[in-house]
Amino acid sequence: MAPCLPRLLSAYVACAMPVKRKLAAAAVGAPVQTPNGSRFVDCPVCSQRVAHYLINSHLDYECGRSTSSLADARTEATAAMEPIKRAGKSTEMFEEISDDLLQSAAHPQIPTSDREAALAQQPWWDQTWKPLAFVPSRQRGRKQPLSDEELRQATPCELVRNVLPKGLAEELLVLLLAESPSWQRGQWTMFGKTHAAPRTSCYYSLDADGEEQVDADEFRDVSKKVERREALMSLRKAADIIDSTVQRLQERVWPELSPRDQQSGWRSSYALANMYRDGTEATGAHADRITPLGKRPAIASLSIGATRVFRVKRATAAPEDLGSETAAGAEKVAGHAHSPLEADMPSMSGEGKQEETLADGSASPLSSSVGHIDSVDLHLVHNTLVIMWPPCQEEWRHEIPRSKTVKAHPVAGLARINLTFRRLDPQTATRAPACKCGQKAVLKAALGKRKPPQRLAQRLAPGQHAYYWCCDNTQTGTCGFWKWDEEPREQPANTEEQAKVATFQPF
Ligand SMILES: O=C(O)CCC(=O)C(=O)O
Ligand SMILES: [Fe+2]
Repeated sequence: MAPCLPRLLSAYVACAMPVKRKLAAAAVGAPVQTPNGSRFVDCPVCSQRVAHYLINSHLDYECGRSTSSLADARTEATAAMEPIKRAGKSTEMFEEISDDLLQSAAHPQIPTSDREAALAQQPWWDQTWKPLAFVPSRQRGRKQPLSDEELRQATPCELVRNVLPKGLAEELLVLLLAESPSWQRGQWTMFGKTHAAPRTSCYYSLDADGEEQVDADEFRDVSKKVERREALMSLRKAADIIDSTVQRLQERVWPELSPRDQQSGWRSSYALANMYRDGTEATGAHADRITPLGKRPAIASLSIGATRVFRVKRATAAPEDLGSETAAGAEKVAGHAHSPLEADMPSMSGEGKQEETLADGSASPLSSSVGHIDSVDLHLVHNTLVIMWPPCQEEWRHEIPRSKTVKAHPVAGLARINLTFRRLDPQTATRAPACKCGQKAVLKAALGKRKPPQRLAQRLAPGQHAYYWCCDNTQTGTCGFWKWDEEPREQPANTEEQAKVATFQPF
Protein backbone atom coordinates (compact mmCIF):
# COMPACT_ATOMS: atom_id res chain seq x y z
CA MET A 1 0.00 0.00 0.00
CA ALA A 2 2.69 2.42 1.12
CA PRO A 3 4.56 2.64 -2.25
CA CYS A 4 1.27 3.64 -3.95
CA LEU A 5 0.81 6.57 -1.64
CA PRO A 6 3.09 9.07 -3.40
CA ARG A 7 1.49 8.22 -6.74
CA LEU A 8 -1.98 8.63 -5.32
CA LEU A 9 -0.97 11.88 -3.73
CA SER A 10 0.47 13.28 -6.94
CA ALA A 11 -2.64 12.14 -8.86
CA TYR A 12 -4.74 13.93 -6.24
CA VAL A 13 -2.66 17.07 -6.54
CA ALA A 14 -2.87 16.94 -10.35
CA CYS A 15 -6.68 16.63 -10.19
CA ALA A 16 -7.05 19.17 -7.42
CA MET A 17 -4.92 21.83 -9.12
CA PRO A 18 -7.45 22.97 -11.73
CA VAL A 19 -10.19 22.83 -9.09
CA LYS A 20 -8.12 24.96 -6.72
CA ARG A 21 -7.46 27.36 -9.57
CA LYS A 22 -11.13 27.54 -10.58
CA LEU A 23 -12.36 27.99 -7.03
CA ALA A 24 -9.71 30.57 -6.33
CA ALA A 25 -10.38 32.37 -9.58
CA ALA A 26 -14.08 32.50 -8.80
CA ALA A 27 -13.31 34.08 -5.46
CA VAL A 28 -11.03 36.80 -6.86
CA GLY A 29 -12.69 40.15 -6.38
CA ALA A 30 -12.76 43.07 -8.78
CA PRO A 31 -9.28 44.41 -9.58
CA VAL A 32 -8.13 47.42 -7.56
CA GLN A 33 -6.88 50.23 -9.76
CA THR A 34 -3.86 52.17 -8.53
CA PRO A 35 -3.33 55.84 -9.48
CA ASN A 36 -0.75 54.82 -12.10
CA GLY A 37 -3.31 52.65 -13.88
CA SER A 38 -2.02 49.25 -12.67
CA ARG A 39 -4.68 46.76 -11.66
CA PHE A 40 -4.25 44.34 -8.78
CA VAL A 41 -6.30 41.58 -7.17
CA ASP A 42 -5.93 40.00 -3.75
CA CYS A 43 -5.20 36.29 -4.01
CA PRO A 44 -8.03 34.49 -2.15
CA VAL A 45 -5.63 31.70 -1.10
CA CYS A 46 -2.64 33.58 0.33
CA SER A 47 -3.99 37.18 0.33
CA GLN A 48 -0.98 38.43 -1.58
CA ARG A 49 -1.70 41.38 -3.88
CA VAL A 50 -0.92 40.34 -7.45
CA ALA A 51 -1.12 42.16 -10.79
CA HIS A 52 -4.48 41.01 -12.15
CA TYR A 53 -3.06 39.45 -15.30
CA LEU A 54 -0.60 37.38 -13.27
CA ILE A 55 -3.18 35.73 -11.01
CA ASN A 56 -3.24 32.44 -12.94
CA SER A 57 0.52 32.25 -12.98
CA HIS A 58 0.57 33.12 -9.26
CA LEU A 59 -1.92 30.36 -8.42
CA ASP A 60 -0.07 27.79 -10.49
CA TYR A 61 3.52 28.49 -9.55
CA GLU A 62 3.84 30.86 -6.70
CA CYS A 63 0.98 30.71 -4.24
CA GLY A 64 2.16 28.90 -1.12
CA ARG A 65 4.92 27.20 -3.09
CA SER A 66 7.97 29.33 -2.56
CA THR A 67 9.82 26.68 -0.56
CA SER A 68 9.11 23.85 -2.93
CA SER A 69 9.80 25.93 -6.02
CA LEU A 70 13.18 26.87 -4.57
CA ALA A 71 13.92 23.19 -3.96
CA ASP A 72 12.74 22.35 -7.49
CA ALA A 73 14.90 25.08 -8.98
CA ARG A 74 17.93 23.73 -7.09
CA THR A 75 17.26 20.16 -8.22
CA GLU A 76 16.86 21.30 -11.80
CA ALA A 77 20.03 23.37 -11.69
CA THR A 78 22.01 20.45 -10.25
CA ALA A 79 20.63 18.04 -12.86
CA ALA A 80 21.36 20.50 -15.66
CA MET A 81 25.00 20.77 -14.58
CA GLU A 82 25.49 16.98 -14.59
CA PRO A 83 26.32 16.58 -18.31
CA ILE A 84 28.88 19.39 -18.02
CA LYS A 85 30.55 17.73 -15.05
CA ARG A 86 30.49 14.35 -16.83
CA ALA A 87 32.16 15.93 -19.84
CA GLY A 88 34.96 17.02 -17.47
CA LYS A 89 34.21 20.71 -18.03
CA SER A 90 34.24 23.33 -15.32
CA THR A 91 30.92 24.33 -13.81
CA GLU A 92 32.51 27.29 -12.08
CA MET A 93 30.62 29.76 -14.20
CA PHE A 94 27.29 28.26 -13.14
CA GLU A 95 28.23 27.88 -9.51
CA GLU A 96 28.98 31.58 -9.37
CA ILE A 97 25.25 31.95 -9.59
CA SER A 98 24.69 31.80 -5.91
CA ASP A 99 21.82 30.59 -3.82
CA ASP A 100 20.68 34.19 -3.67
CA LEU A 101 19.88 34.02 -7.33
CA LEU A 102 17.91 30.81 -7.04
CA GLN A 103 16.15 32.19 -4.01
CA SER A 104 15.16 35.34 -5.81
CA ALA A 105 13.37 33.11 -8.34
CA ALA A 106 11.20 31.83 -5.53
CA HIS A 107 10.37 35.26 -4.16
CA PRO A 108 7.05 36.81 -5.05
CA GLN A 109 7.27 38.58 -8.36
CA ILE A 110 7.42 42.32 -8.61
CA PRO A 111 4.23 43.11 -10.49
CA THR A 112 5.35 43.87 -14.01
CA SER A 113 2.88 46.70 -14.37
CA ASP A 114 4.41 48.49 -11.37
CA ARG A 115 7.91 48.18 -12.73
CA GLU A 116 6.79 49.35 -16.13
CA ALA A 117 4.91 52.27 -14.66
CA ALA A 118 8.04 53.33 -12.78
CA LEU A 119 10.21 53.00 -15.86
CA ALA A 120 7.70 54.77 -18.04
CA GLN A 121 7.98 57.85 -15.87
CA GLN A 122 11.54 58.31 -17.08
CA PRO A 123 12.01 59.88 -20.45
CA TRP A 124 13.18 57.28 -22.94
CA TRP A 125 16.45 59.11 -23.55
CA ASP A 126 17.33 59.02 -19.85
CA GLN A 127 20.68 57.29 -19.14
CA THR A 128 18.91 54.34 -17.61
CA TRP A 129 16.50 54.12 -20.51
CA LYS A 130 18.76 53.86 -23.49
CA PRO A 131 17.28 53.49 -26.94
CA LEU A 132 17.59 49.93 -28.18
CA ALA A 133 16.25 50.49 -31.69
CA PHE A 134 18.18 52.26 -34.45
CA VAL A 135 17.55 53.08 -38.06
CA PRO A 136 20.81 52.42 -39.90
CA SER A 137 21.75 55.52 -41.84
CA ARG A 138 23.56 54.66 -45.05
CA GLN A 139 24.38 58.28 -45.91
CA ARG A 140 26.19 59.49 -42.82
CA GLY A 141 27.15 56.22 -41.24
CA ARG A 142 25.29 57.35 -38.12
CA LYS A 143 22.39 55.49 -36.68
CA GLN A 144 19.18 57.25 -35.81
CA PRO A 145 17.80 56.13 -32.42
CA LEU A 146 14.11 55.34 -32.13
CA SER A 147 12.04 55.47 -28.98
CA ASP A 148 10.09 52.32 -28.15
CA GLU A 149 6.93 54.12 -29.28
CA GLU A 150 8.50 55.07 -32.62
CA LEU A 151 9.54 51.46 -33.11
CA ARG A 152 5.95 50.35 -32.50
CA GLN A 153 4.73 52.80 -35.10
CA ALA A 154 7.36 52.11 -37.73
CA THR A 155 7.36 48.31 -37.61
CA PRO A 156 5.09 45.50 -36.41
CA CYS A 157 7.62 44.88 -33.60
CA GLU A 158 7.35 45.84 -29.95
CA LEU A 159 10.06 45.77 -27.27
CA VAL A 160 9.41 44.81 -23.66
CA ARG A 161 12.39 45.50 -21.44
CA ASN A 162 13.11 43.49 -18.28
CA VAL A 163 10.23 41.23 -19.14
CA LEU A 164 11.02 38.52 -16.57
CA PRO A 165 11.77 39.01 -12.89
CA LYS A 166 15.57 39.34 -12.69
CA GLY A 167 16.08 36.11 -10.77
CA LEU A 168 13.98 34.08 -13.18
CA ALA A 169 15.82 35.47 -16.22
CA GLU A 170 19.15 34.50 -14.67
CA GLU A 171 17.93 31.09 -13.52
CA LEU A 172 16.68 30.41 -17.04
CA LEU A 173 19.97 31.56 -18.51
CA VAL A 174 21.97 29.24 -16.26
CA LEU A 175 19.73 26.26 -16.97
CA LEU A 176 19.73 26.75 -20.70
CA LEU A 177 23.48 27.39 -20.84
CA ALA A 178 23.83 24.04 -19.13
CA GLU A 179 21.35 22.32 -21.48
CA SER A 180 22.57 23.87 -24.69
CA PRO A 181 25.65 21.66 -25.29
CA SER A 182 23.15 18.89 -26.10
CA TRP A 183 21.15 20.95 -28.63
CA GLN A 184 21.47 20.17 -32.33
CA ARG A 185 22.72 22.08 -35.31
CA GLY A 186 19.89 22.11 -37.89
CA GLN A 187 20.82 20.68 -41.27
CA TRP A 188 19.41 21.08 -44.73
CA THR A 189 20.22 19.74 -48.12
CA MET A 190 20.18 21.85 -51.23
CA PHE A 191 21.10 20.61 -54.65
CA GLY A 192 22.71 17.56 -53.08
CA LYS A 193 24.83 19.57 -50.65
CA THR A 194 24.21 19.46 -46.90
CA HIS A 195 24.60 22.64 -44.87
CA ALA A 196 24.73 23.00 -41.07
CA ALA A 197 23.03 25.91 -39.33
CA PRO A 198 25.42 28.41 -37.71
CA ARG A 199 23.75 27.95 -34.31
CA THR A 200 22.28 25.11 -32.24
CA SER A 201 18.58 24.72 -31.49
CA CYS A 202 16.01 22.77 -29.48
CA TYR A 203 12.22 22.75 -29.21
CA TYR A 204 10.55 22.91 -25.84
CA SER A 205 6.90 21.82 -25.66
CA LEU A 206 4.78 23.97 -23.40
CA ASP A 207 1.31 22.74 -24.20
CA ALA A 208 0.78 19.42 -25.98
CA ASP A 209 -2.68 20.53 -27.14
CA GLY A 210 -2.99 19.64 -30.81
CA GLU A 211 0.69 18.79 -31.21
CA GLU A 212 -0.05 15.13 -31.85
CA GLN A 213 -2.05 16.15 -34.93
CA VAL A 214 0.88 17.92 -36.50
CA ASP A 215 3.77 15.88 -35.33
CA ALA A 216 4.89 15.22 -38.88
CA ASP A 217 8.38 16.58 -39.47
CA GLU A 218 7.30 18.60 -42.45
CA PHE A 219 5.46 21.00 -40.16
CA ARG A 220 8.52 21.74 -38.06
CA ASP A 221 9.96 25.22 -38.26
CA VAL A 222 13.49 23.99 -38.57
CA SER A 223 15.42 20.93 -39.65
CA LYS A 224 14.39 17.45 -38.53
CA LYS A 225 17.73 17.23 -36.77
CA VAL A 226 16.43 19.52 -34.03
CA GLU A 227 14.95 17.61 -31.11
CA ARG A 228 11.81 18.34 -29.16
CA ARG A 229 11.83 18.16 -25.35
CA GLU A 230 9.54 18.84 -22.43
CA ALA A 231 9.98 22.38 -21.10
CA LEU A 232 11.90 22.90 -17.86
CA MET A 233 10.01 24.36 -14.96
CA SER A 234 11.68 27.76 -15.21
CA LEU A 235 10.84 27.87 -18.90
CA ARG A 236 7.18 27.23 -18.09
CA LYS A 237 7.25 30.05 -15.54
CA ALA A 238 8.79 32.35 -18.13
CA ALA A 239 6.22 31.26 -20.74
CA ASP A 240 3.40 32.12 -18.36
CA ILE A 241 4.71 35.63 -17.85
CA ILE A 242 5.31 36.07 -21.57
CA ASP A 243 1.78 34.85 -22.35
CA SER A 244 0.35 37.39 -19.89
CA THR A 245 2.54 40.14 -21.31
CA VAL A 246 1.42 39.43 -24.89
CA GLN A 247 -2.22 39.24 -23.82
CA ARG A 248 -1.91 42.55 -22.02
CA LEU A 249 -0.39 44.27 -25.04
CA GLN A 250 -2.48 42.67 -27.77
CA GLU A 251 -5.30 45.18 -27.45
CA ARG A 252 -3.26 47.83 -29.28
CA VAL A 253 -2.87 45.66 -32.36
CA TRP A 254 -6.29 44.03 -32.09
CA PRO A 255 -7.40 44.32 -35.75
CA GLU A 256 -4.12 42.77 -36.92
CA LEU A 257 -4.45 39.60 -34.86
CA SER A 258 -5.64 36.26 -36.19
CA PRO A 259 -9.29 35.54 -35.29
CA ARG A 260 -8.07 32.73 -33.03
CA ASP A 261 -5.88 35.08 -30.99
CA GLN A 262 -8.70 37.64 -30.88
CA GLN A 263 -11.09 35.05 -29.52
CA SER A 264 -9.01 33.22 -26.97
CA GLY A 265 -6.01 35.43 -26.27
CA TRP A 266 -2.58 34.47 -27.55
CA ARG A 267 -0.69 31.87 -25.60
CA SER A 268 2.44 29.98 -26.49
CA SER A 269 2.34 26.25 -27.17
CA TYR A 270 6.08 25.74 -27.70
CA ALA A 271 9.35 27.59 -27.65
CA LEU A 272 12.14 27.23 -30.17
CA ALA A 273 15.49 27.82 -28.47
CA ASN A 274 18.59 28.99 -30.33
CA MET A 275 22.11 29.20 -28.94
CA TYR A 276 24.64 31.59 -30.54
CA ARG A 277 27.99 30.78 -28.92
CA ASP A 278 29.59 34.03 -30.11
CA GLY A 279 29.46 36.61 -32.90
CA THR A 280 30.37 34.04 -35.56
CA GLU A 281 27.00 32.34 -35.11
CA ALA A 282 23.94 33.87 -36.75
CA THR A 283 20.50 33.55 -38.33
CA GLY A 284 20.03 34.71 -41.90
CA ALA A 285 17.19 36.97 -43.02
CA HIS A 286 13.93 35.06 -43.08
CA ALA A 287 10.31 35.06 -42.08
CA ASP A 288 9.14 32.32 -39.74
CA ARG A 289 7.16 29.57 -41.41
CA ILE A 290 3.45 30.16 -41.08
CA THR A 291 2.36 26.62 -41.98
CA PRO A 292 2.54 25.40 -38.35
CA LEU A 293 1.39 28.73 -36.88
CA GLY A 294 -1.45 29.80 -39.15
CA LYS A 295 -1.94 33.13 -40.89
CA ARG A 296 -0.92 36.33 -39.12
CA PRO A 297 0.84 34.70 -36.18
CA ALA A 298 2.15 36.68 -33.21
CA ILE A 299 5.58 35.45 -32.07
CA ALA A 300 7.28 36.50 -28.83
CA SER A 301 11.08 36.31 -28.84
CA LEU A 302 13.06 36.42 -25.58
CA SER A 303 16.79 37.19 -25.47
CA ILE A 304 19.00 36.14 -22.58
CA GLY A 305 22.77 36.41 -22.27
CA ALA A 306 24.98 38.51 -24.56
CA THR A 307 23.56 41.47 -26.52
CA ARG A 308 23.07 40.87 -30.25
CA VAL A 309 21.56 42.91 -33.05
CA PHE A 310 18.18 41.73 -34.32
CA ARG A 311 17.57 43.29 -37.72
CA VAL A 312 14.07 43.65 -39.17
CA LYS A 313 13.67 44.59 -42.82
CA ARG A 314 10.67 45.13 -44.99
CA ALA A 315 10.19 42.20 -47.33
CA THR A 316 9.70 42.62 -51.00
CA ALA A 317 8.06 39.92 -53.02
CA ALA A 318 9.01 36.28 -52.68
CA PRO A 319 11.73 35.30 -55.16
CA GLU A 320 9.26 33.32 -57.22
CA ASP A 321 6.92 36.33 -57.30
CA LEU A 322 9.77 38.29 -58.85
CA GLY A 323 10.50 35.46 -61.23
CA SER A 324 13.95 34.87 -59.72
CA GLU A 325 13.50 31.55 -58.03
CA THR A 326 16.15 28.96 -57.29
CA ALA A 327 19.72 30.00 -58.10
CA ALA A 328 19.68 33.59 -56.84
CA GLY A 329 17.52 32.67 -53.87
CA ALA A 330 19.62 29.65 -53.04
CA GLU A 331 22.81 31.66 -53.19
CA LYS A 332 21.35 34.23 -50.86
CA VAL A 333 20.28 31.52 -48.44
CA ALA A 334 23.67 29.85 -48.57
CA GLY A 335 25.30 33.26 -48.12
CA HIS A 336 23.41 33.69 -44.87
CA ALA A 337 23.99 30.05 -44.05
CA HIS A 338 20.33 29.96 -43.27
CA SER A 339 18.11 26.98 -43.80
CA PRO A 340 15.31 27.35 -46.32
CA LEU A 341 13.54 24.83 -44.13
CA GLU A 342 13.12 27.54 -41.55
CA ALA A 343 12.76 30.42 -43.96
CA ASP A 344 9.66 31.03 -45.92
CA MET A 345 11.64 32.89 -48.46
CA PRO A 346 15.16 34.19 -48.67
CA SER A 347 15.61 37.87 -48.02
CA MET A 348 15.54 40.12 -51.03
CA SER A 349 17.04 43.09 -49.36
CA GLY A 350 18.30 44.73 -52.55
CA GLU A 351 17.46 48.40 -52.43
CA GLY A 352 15.31 49.59 -55.28
CA LYS A 353 13.20 46.49 -54.94
CA GLN A 354 11.61 47.86 -51.80
CA GLU A 355 7.96 48.67 -52.05
CA GLU A 356 6.82 52.12 -51.06
CA THR A 357 3.57 50.86 -49.70
CA LEU A 358 2.63 47.83 -47.66
CA ALA A 359 1.52 44.76 -49.53
CA ASP A 360 -2.14 45.68 -49.10
CA GLY A 361 -1.53 49.06 -50.68
CA SER A 362 -1.77 51.07 -47.46
CA ALA A 363 0.89 53.58 -46.48
CA SER A 364 3.41 52.88 -43.75
CA PRO A 365 1.68 53.53 -40.39
CA LEU A 366 4.35 55.97 -39.23
CA SER A 367 4.85 58.12 -42.27
CA SER A 368 3.97 61.16 -40.16
CA SER A 369 6.47 61.03 -37.30
CA VAL A 370 9.51 58.93 -38.24
CA GLY A 371 8.94 58.52 -41.93
CA HIS A 372 8.88 55.35 -43.95
CA ILE A 373 11.40 52.97 -42.47
CA ASP A 374 12.70 49.90 -44.28
CA SER A 375 15.08 48.47 -41.74
CA VAL A 376 15.61 48.71 -37.97
CA ASP A 377 18.36 47.25 -35.78
CA LEU A 378 17.27 46.24 -32.29
CA HIS A 379 20.02 45.81 -29.72
CA LEU A 380 18.64 42.93 -27.73
CA VAL A 381 20.02 43.11 -24.23
CA HIS A 382 19.56 40.33 -21.66
CA ASN A 383 15.92 39.85 -20.61
CA THR A 384 14.36 41.76 -23.50
CA LEU A 385 11.28 40.51 -25.31
CA VAL A 386 10.52 41.40 -28.92
CA ILE A 387 6.95 40.76 -29.93
CA MET A 388 6.60 40.28 -33.67
CA TRP A 389 2.97 41.19 -34.21
CA PRO A 390 1.19 40.39 -37.46
CA PRO A 391 1.84 41.06 -40.27
CA CYS A 392 5.57 40.79 -39.39
CA GLN A 393 5.92 37.29 -40.88
CA GLU A 394 3.96 38.31 -43.96
CA GLU A 395 5.63 41.65 -44.73
CA TRP A 396 8.99 41.76 -42.94
CA ARG A 397 12.09 39.58 -42.59
CA HIS A 398 14.29 39.29 -39.52
CA GLU A 399 17.87 38.15 -38.88
CA ILE A 400 20.71 38.01 -36.36
CA PRO A 401 23.72 39.16 -38.40
CA ARG A 402 27.23 37.96 -37.58
CA SER A 403 29.08 40.45 -35.40
CA LYS A 404 32.63 41.22 -34.32
CA THR A 405 31.48 43.42 -31.44
CA VAL A 406 29.17 41.34 -29.28
CA LYS A 407 28.53 42.91 -25.87
CA ALA A 408 29.25 40.17 -23.34
CA HIS A 409 27.00 39.18 -20.44
CA PRO A 410 28.64 38.66 -17.00
CA VAL A 411 27.49 35.03 -16.83
CA ALA A 412 27.05 33.98 -20.46
CA GLY A 413 30.08 35.77 -21.90
CA LEU A 414 29.60 36.11 -25.67
CA ALA A 415 26.86 33.48 -25.74
CA ARG A 416 23.27 34.49 -26.40
CA ILE A 417 20.20 32.30 -26.03
CA ASN A 418 17.00 33.13 -27.81
CA LEU A 419 13.60 31.59 -27.18
CA THR A 420 10.83 32.23 -29.67
CA PHE A 421 7.48 31.47 -28.07
CA ARG A 422 5.01 30.35 -30.71
CA ARG A 423 1.40 29.21 -30.89
CA LEU A 424 0.78 26.13 -32.95
CA ASP A 425 -2.27 26.20 -35.22
CA PRO A 426 -3.15 22.55 -35.86
CA GLN A 427 -5.99 23.56 -38.20
CA THR A 428 -3.76 25.29 -40.72
CA ALA A 429 -1.03 22.69 -40.38
CA THR A 430 -3.39 19.77 -41.00
CA ARG A 431 -5.14 21.24 -44.04
CA ALA A 432 -1.90 21.58 -46.02
CA PRO A 433 -2.35 19.88 -49.41
CA ALA A 434 0.19 17.31 -50.60
CA CYS A 435 2.45 18.37 -53.45
CA LYS A 436 3.49 16.15 -56.32
CA CYS A 437 6.57 15.00 -54.38
CA GLY A 438 4.16 13.51 -51.85
CA GLN A 439 5.21 16.04 -49.21
CA LYS A 440 2.99 18.57 -47.47
CA ALA A 441 2.98 21.93 -49.25
CA VAL A 442 3.87 25.09 -47.29
CA LEU A 443 1.74 28.21 -46.85
CA LYS A 444 3.07 31.64 -47.90
CA ALA A 445 1.66 35.15 -48.12
CA ALA A 446 1.45 36.61 -51.62
CA LEU A 447 3.39 39.85 -51.96
CA GLY A 448 4.24 42.18 -54.82
CA LYS A 449 3.15 41.20 -58.29
CA ARG A 450 1.44 38.00 -57.24
CA LYS A 451 -2.17 39.17 -57.29
CA PRO A 452 -5.01 36.82 -56.35
CA PRO A 453 -7.70 36.04 -58.90
CA GLN A 454 -10.90 38.09 -58.77
CA ARG A 455 -12.96 35.34 -57.10
CA LEU A 456 -10.46 35.24 -54.21
CA ALA A 457 -9.77 38.99 -54.06
CA GLN A 458 -13.51 39.64 -53.60
CA ARG A 459 -13.54 37.51 -50.47
CA LEU A 460 -10.59 39.24 -48.85
CA ALA A 461 -11.29 41.91 -46.24
CA PRO A 462 -9.38 45.21 -46.70
CA GLY A 463 -5.77 44.79 -45.62
CA GLN A 464 -6.04 41.03 -45.69
CA HIS A 465 -3.35 39.09 -47.57
CA ALA A 466 -3.85 36.40 -50.15
CA TYR A 467 -1.92 33.19 -49.41
CA TYR A 468 -0.79 30.27 -51.52
CA TRP A 469 0.50 26.74 -51.01
CA CYS A 470 3.64 25.58 -52.77
CA CYS A 471 6.15 22.75 -52.88
CA ASP A 472 9.10 23.21 -50.54
CA ASN A 473 11.29 20.34 -51.65
CA THR A 474 14.81 21.73 -51.62
CA GLN A 475 16.42 18.30 -51.40
CA THR A 476 15.62 17.03 -54.87
CA GLY A 477 14.15 20.20 -56.36
CA THR A 478 10.62 21.54 -56.35
CA CYS A 479 7.88 19.69 -58.24
CA GLY A 480 6.35 23.04 -59.14
CA PHE A 481 3.15 22.49 -57.11
CA TRP A 482 1.43 25.84 -56.57
CA LYS A 483 -2.14 26.64 -55.48
CA TRP A 484 -3.98 29.69 -54.09
CA ASP A 485 -5.27 29.18 -50.58
CA GLU A 486 -9.02 29.47 -50.98
CA GLU A 487 -9.77 29.96 -47.32
CA PRO A 488 -9.64 33.68 -46.62
CA ARG A 489 -9.33 34.93 -43.08
CA GLU A 490 -12.54 35.23 -41.13
CA GLN A 491 -13.73 38.77 -40.50
CA PRO A 492 -11.78 40.17 -37.56
CA ALA A 493 -13.79 41.17 -34.51
CA ASN A 494 -12.91 44.83 -34.84
CA THR A 495 -15.88 46.71 -33.46
CA GLU A 496 -15.59 47.73 -29.85
CA GLU A 497 -18.48 45.51 -28.84
CA GLN A 498 -17.10 42.44 -30.61
CA ALA A 499 -13.69 43.16 -29.20
CA LYS A 500 -15.10 43.27 -25.67
CA VAL A 501 -16.82 39.92 -26.10
CA ALA A 502 -13.76 38.31 -27.55
CA THR A 503 -11.12 39.89 -25.30
CA PHE A 504 -9.26 37.25 -23.37
CA GLN A 505 -10.37 37.03 -19.78
CA PRO A 506 -7.59 36.07 -17.39
CA PHE A 507 -9.84 33.45 -15.76
O1 LIG B 1 17.76 34.68 -32.33
C1 LIG B 1 16.82 35.40 -32.64
O2 LIG B 1 16.52 36.41 -32.02
C2 LIG B 1 15.98 35.06 -33.86
C3 LIG B 1 15.71 33.60 -34.02
C4 LIG B 1 14.76 33.36 -35.14
O3 LIG B 1 14.46 34.22 -35.90
C5 LIG B 1 14.13 32.05 -35.29
O4 LIG B 1 14.43 31.12 -34.53
O5 LIG B 1 13.29 31.92 -36.18
FE1 LIG C 1 12.70 33.68 -37.05
